[in-house]
Amino acid sequence: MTAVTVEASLVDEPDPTRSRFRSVREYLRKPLGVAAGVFLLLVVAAVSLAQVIVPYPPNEQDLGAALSTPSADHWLGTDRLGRDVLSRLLVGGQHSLLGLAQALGVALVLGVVLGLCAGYLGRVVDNVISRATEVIMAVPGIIAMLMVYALTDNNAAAGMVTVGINSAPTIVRVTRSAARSVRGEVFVAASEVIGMGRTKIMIKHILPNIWGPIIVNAAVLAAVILGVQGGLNYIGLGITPPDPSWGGMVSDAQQVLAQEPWLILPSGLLLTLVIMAFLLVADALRDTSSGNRSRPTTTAARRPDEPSGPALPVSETAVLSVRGLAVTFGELQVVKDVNFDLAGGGALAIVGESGCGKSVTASAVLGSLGRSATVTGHVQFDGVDLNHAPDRVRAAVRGTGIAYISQDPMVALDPCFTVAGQLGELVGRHDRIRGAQRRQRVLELLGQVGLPDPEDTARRYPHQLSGGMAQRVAIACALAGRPRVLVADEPTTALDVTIQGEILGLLRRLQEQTGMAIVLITHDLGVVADLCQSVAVMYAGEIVEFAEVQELFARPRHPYTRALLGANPMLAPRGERLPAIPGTVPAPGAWPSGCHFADRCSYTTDSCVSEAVGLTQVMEAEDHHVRCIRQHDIAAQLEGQLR
Ligand SMILES: Nc1ncnc2c1ncn2[C@@H]1O[C@H](COP(=O)(O)OP(=O)(O)OP(=O)(O)O)[C@@H](O)[C@H]1O
Repeated sequence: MTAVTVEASLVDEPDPTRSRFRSVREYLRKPLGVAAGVFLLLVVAAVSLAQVIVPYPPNEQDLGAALSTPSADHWLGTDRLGRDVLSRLLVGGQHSLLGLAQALGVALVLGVVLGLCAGYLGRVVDNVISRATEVIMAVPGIIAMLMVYALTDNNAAAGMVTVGINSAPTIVRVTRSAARSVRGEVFVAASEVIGMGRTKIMIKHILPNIWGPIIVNAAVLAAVILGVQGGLNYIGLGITPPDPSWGGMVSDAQQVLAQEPWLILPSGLLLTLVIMAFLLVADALRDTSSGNRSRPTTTAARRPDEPSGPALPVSETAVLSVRGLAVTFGELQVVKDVNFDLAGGGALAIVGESGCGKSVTASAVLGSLGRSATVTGHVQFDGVDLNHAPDRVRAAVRGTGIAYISQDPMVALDPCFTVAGQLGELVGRHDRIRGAQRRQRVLELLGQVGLPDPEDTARRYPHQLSGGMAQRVAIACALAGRPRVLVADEPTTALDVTIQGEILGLLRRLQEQTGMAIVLITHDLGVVADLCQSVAVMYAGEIVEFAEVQELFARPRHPYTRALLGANPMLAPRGERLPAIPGTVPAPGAWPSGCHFADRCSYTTDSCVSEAVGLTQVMEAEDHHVRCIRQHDIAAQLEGQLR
């Protein structure tokens, strides 16, 4: 299954440390990038201090000294009206850089906000924003700017805002695609599943992870905007003569090119160098931010479009009742007709080989499948059918009602934040406490999951945790909302054997202490007996047998359950060769028309493959159900053998 840890992530302090220091160190190793950055800083500093350091007022004319070349009085010479070029260059730089800041600011704010929404909020928002950006891109920029200058009496700020709007689509696209790649991250899914608001997720979890490509593109855009601005000023738009601007100074110099070619150099060269410096900075940033995350999408909580229908009768003692649950991706059905009850405070195992649909079932219960999935059926929790409930109801259940831990806790924890940050956010959200109280609860939770030094663990980042510690932290995150149900998806698979036992022991202890019910997804029937009271055996998208653990182990009715038990090293007789189940689980789309296990079953007859097989109750045991039309024959045959 895709590893999704609900009740993880969520944070309150940005990462000031390792990865950013590493990026800075990497940047400092690029001489061209460093030189360009230093040059830009010097230009900005000089331009900012222009009023203080310029030798002459920028518009002061001295016709007697017109068109002079560099001298002690005029370091960069004078223009055709005898104005000091250096003074005009520095003061003109203020106009140029202010305009750049205005245009870039507008492009970044618009681009990042819209890009985040398009990349994260779903298809409809994405379509609307994508169409809108296409429209903006289709409008010829120069015409829009000419119109704005005409309508605003050549207002420089209005022109640069227009340039910013015109440039925003570039940032929208970059942000959108980066956000799309991050929105499938498990820590984002985890935040969704606990019901964190979308705006908060975008700001706290998506944006910090996609700043790299945005900054790189902002640097490139700065160069482009400076070029455009230079062009506009060159033709007299924006900054009106006699006020200086870099583009305007190029234009002035061009008019006297034949008389004094030198004059083109200061403004032309400075504009070119500043543009080049922005491009070099972008290049260096691109190299250092190449490690920015960009992993494939996995999950995003989504409600199916299926119309709401009446739920089948559910058990009165069950905290969670699943009825007729089915999942399709496009045309491909991967899970069908899943029914089970989870008693309050009980533990249910879902077992089966890889690819049987265990994880998809769990994600469907949680409502954390991607938008490509259609989930039908009923997931009754606390009197509410979660599969048909409004988003706010589902959000309220997540974390406090149902929490989730996965097989890979590392990917569920946001790498940017410390354990204290992530857990503290959850505690604050659930208990509405702050400061020392919040910290106290964080330490209490870390202690509750058996971490020997909670203070030390709280200070660590996810990459500083071992697998077992990370899983304990993930469990602590899950416990923060005091959930009534914990879905644990193969919580020990990624851990070594000694730690596996510890984590299972911890789950058992927590279940006893807190009364929380557990759905344990596992391949391993051995751990089932240890922790669970009932068990659902899944095969090729269906539950093929459901019973109490003792009953299932004593009287397995489905040939697949028997084969699974027979192939389990913990349960097999000592000294005998372990029997393997021949063949493999058929992939969704290749299920046989009748019994899904027919191809691998030694009891198969023609009637097994002629029509779909339903789950029926085993006569002698009320809570024992099996999906096999030959269950009685098999039971009788085995009884005969035993006699
Ligand atoms: N997004 C998806 N699109 C299409 N098919 C999918 C998708 N996610 C899962 N599946 C398919 O659904 C089936 C069930 O997958 P699932 O992950 O639930 O199996 P599993 O029993 O949990 O296996 P494992 O123990 O290896 O995690 C698999 O055949 C898988 O390829």
